[in-house]
Amino acid sequence: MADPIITIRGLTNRFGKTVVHQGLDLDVMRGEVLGVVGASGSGKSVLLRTIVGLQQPAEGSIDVLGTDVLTADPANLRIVQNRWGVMFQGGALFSSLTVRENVAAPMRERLGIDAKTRTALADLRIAMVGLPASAGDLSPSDLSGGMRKRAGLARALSLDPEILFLDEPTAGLDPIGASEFDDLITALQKALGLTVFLVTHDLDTLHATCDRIAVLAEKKVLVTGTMAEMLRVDQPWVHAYFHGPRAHAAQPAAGAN
Ligand SMILES: Nc1ncnc2c1ncn2[C@@H]1O[C@H](COP(=O)(O)OP(=O)(O)OP(=O)(O)O)[C@@H](O)[C@H]1O
Repeated sequence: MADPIITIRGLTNRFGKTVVHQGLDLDVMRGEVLGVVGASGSGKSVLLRTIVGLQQPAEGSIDVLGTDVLTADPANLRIVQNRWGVMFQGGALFSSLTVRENVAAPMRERLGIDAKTRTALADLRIAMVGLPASAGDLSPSDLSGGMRKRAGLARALSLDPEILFLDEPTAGLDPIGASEFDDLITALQKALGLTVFLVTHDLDTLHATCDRIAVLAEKKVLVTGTMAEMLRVDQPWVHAYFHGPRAHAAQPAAGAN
């Protein structure tokens, strides 16, 4: 696990006078599930969006899979972009396309894969995330919230990525659905050897899926470590988060890890 797959150095993000990140450093190791936590507004989503190129930072460097994604030429950037998948909150599916078409869309747009192969590969992804085969013909609006999340995950897996970015994957799911989704992420991560960058508020998800946790506070990654290490961090927000009433509710799972 000593091999960084993402290396971020000196990252600064600003919106007008609001400084979200200042001199942020972070390494994500190959094959790990890294949970990114922090108070609301601490910049978790902005960090994810910056890594995948949806947000241009003011300063800093971001190396993903050996490519500096902030300075790479468009051809090289496309190659590295094809090696990751992103699942946004709510799934971010195209409402005018079926689930199968949504999952196949990156294959058409990015790799020019023919229609028959796209269909076969999309159906495979749909099965991998535990959706019934019949879901492929449905519109995203016909799906329950949990199924829509799975469809969003299937699309993130469209190009058989090495890195999976997940933005609050269990938000809005009931506890059983959330726990099933945690299990799915863990199973897929192991089966596919994925590196997972997971933004979450969900303490159960942190316990169930994450090898390491990175805490965003004070405009940077304040601390990284295992759940056991987080429990020993003597910083007010980190202590309150990992020792608060909700943390205690999630605690038995920690004991099992
Ligand atoms: N496009 C934007 N324009 C201006 N400000 C923005 C923009 N995107 C994010 N921000 C600001 O950046 C800060 C960090 O936002 P971000 O969504 O990353 O927080 P977060 O940690 O993911 O929060 P939450 O846990 O509530 O989702 C917030 O103050 C937000 O208002």
